[in-house]
Amino acid sequence: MTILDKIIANKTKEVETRKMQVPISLLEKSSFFAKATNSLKTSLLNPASTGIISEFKRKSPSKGIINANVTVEEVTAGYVKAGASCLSVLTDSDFFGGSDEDFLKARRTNPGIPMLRKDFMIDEYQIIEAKSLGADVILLIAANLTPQRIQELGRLVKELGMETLLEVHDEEELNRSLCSYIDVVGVNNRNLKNFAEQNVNASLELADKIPSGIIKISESCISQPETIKLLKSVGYKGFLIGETFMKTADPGQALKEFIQDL
Ligand SMILES: O=C(O)c1ccccc1NCC(=O)[C@H](O)[C@H](O)COP(=O)(O)O
Repeated sequence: MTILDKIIANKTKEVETRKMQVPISLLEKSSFFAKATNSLKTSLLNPASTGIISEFKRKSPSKGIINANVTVEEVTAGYVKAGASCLSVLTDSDFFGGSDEDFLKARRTNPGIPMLRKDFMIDEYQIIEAKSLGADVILLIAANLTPQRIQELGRLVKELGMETLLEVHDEEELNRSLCSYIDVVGVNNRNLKNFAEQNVNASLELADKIPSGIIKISESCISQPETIKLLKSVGYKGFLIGETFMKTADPGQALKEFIQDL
């Protein structure tokens, strides 16, 4: 069983429990259903955008504890002040130490920036839940979803006014998963089944395989500004970075210094 299999098995149980605890009718009472979302696509297409999608990430299956000494409010406010184009906040608790409360705190602290609810989405319930938390962008991971589920979940994301980031790791996942509901394609450099890579080769290999009209993001294993320059040169507009900033005492300051070298 891979780590991704374990995460998905755990998530399946978690979602069934949540459905019994909080009905959809209650989620739909959230004021966020009446609010406009912040577009990731618009943010990344802005010529002044840094393209950095900064992640709040306390721990991970591959690295263990990354930072247990910071608050989500201070980190995300620091990211925005430093020039992030989007925030990513993990809401999975068991494997990443995140929570819906983290997401809500980040949302209330930073109302005007696109926010990705970073979790393992398998069910319509989670999409509605994300909307109720004020999310703008939903992650759909090709490695754990059939093409049909990607279409079904992507359709709901669109109906609720949010955007879908499709995450792939190789050409096969890309070809089988792309559909009209995808707004942005992210190439995850980290192989979620074995954590083998510590480089951005997956992004470099897939750069010219992703249709030219689709905005491309490179995700994970980015630690140097020079890597961003390389990825930009092959067409990437967005860069999802967690650990590099989160492992420092002041992640916002770390982003500020990183951007100075871009
Ligand atoms: O980060 C992990 O160890 C991990 C393990 C299993 C599934 C997903 C995982 N990470 C999710 C992510 O997408 C990353 O948090 C994100 O791309 C940022 O990566 P990094 O900059 O390398 O922290």
